[in-house]
Amino acid sequence: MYREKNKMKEKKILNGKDLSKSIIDALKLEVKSLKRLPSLRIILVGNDTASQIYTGKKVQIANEIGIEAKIINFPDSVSFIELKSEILKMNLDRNISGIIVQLPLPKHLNAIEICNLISPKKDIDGLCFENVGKLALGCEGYFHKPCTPSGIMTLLDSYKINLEGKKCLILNRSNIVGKPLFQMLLAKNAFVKIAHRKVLDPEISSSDAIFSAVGVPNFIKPEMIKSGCVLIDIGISRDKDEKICGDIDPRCAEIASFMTPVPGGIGPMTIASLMKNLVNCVKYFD
Ligand SMILES: Nc1nc(=O)c2c([nH]1)NC[C@@H]1CN(c3ccc(C(=O)N[C@@H](CCC(=O)O)C(=O)O)cc3)C=[N+]21
Repeated sequence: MYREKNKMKEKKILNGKDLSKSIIDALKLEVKSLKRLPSLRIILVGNDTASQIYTGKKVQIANEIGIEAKIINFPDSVSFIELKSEILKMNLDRNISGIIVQLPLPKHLNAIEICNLISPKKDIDGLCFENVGKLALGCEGYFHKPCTPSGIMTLLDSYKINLEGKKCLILNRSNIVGKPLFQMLLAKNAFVKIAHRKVLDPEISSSDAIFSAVGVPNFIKPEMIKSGCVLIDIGISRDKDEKICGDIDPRCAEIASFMTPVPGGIGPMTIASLMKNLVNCVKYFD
């Protein structure tokens, strides 16, 4: 009986770690048959520890696949003009397939303007006007889409979780997570809502699915949610013992039908999507 119960619990925890591994393994093989090897450049401004860890991870996984990747580091004081000239140079360089600007940027730099300098074909975060517009308009054909929402959709698909007609609540309105996730869920015929700090009643308890990226450890508690709901945890923070934790209290697993863990959920799926976009640069645009 106990084992049965444990097995059921395991099945409802969506394993982003294993799925990302299998995506990365498939990419390793695919890269060998490409006419040229993709290569990645990451623009990193300042010396934020978290950003250094994330970009280091991206380089490590790219290398595992057989993709060359470099971090280009700039001091906090770098100007818009300096970044612009570096990005325009990279756009013209035939040996560079994908470019990302690690976010957040220091306050004096406008992230929207800077990301829009990247050529749409090399913009593997899907943040330039052309790629954002294509997602919003529901364009057909391949174009780059933001990696965190793409990773979420891939994980849902792999567990055959269908959200058509379901009330989906997004707790995040950023350009890199909340807004593109809204578009992708809408394209799947979900009933999508976005809440933020000015919303008095975010309707958590009546939602069929919750996508949370607020960055408050264990923000969503078991007593706040509907039985059988789907919980997607996009938050990463550290609790008072410095342990990595997400927005969703792990005890919610008792009440949810499906839930993503932190770590091992959406984080690794984000990197897998980034690598897929990078390979697609060569596949579709070379
Ligand atoms: N232009 C840009 N593109 C991004 O994609 C981007 C960004 N800026 N800025 C920061 C966020 C954050 N992000 C993560 C990626 C992977 C994990 C990840 O792999 N997490 C692991 C381990 C966490 C850990 O050990 O620290 C996990 O959740 O299992 C987390 C976070 C990408 N971001």
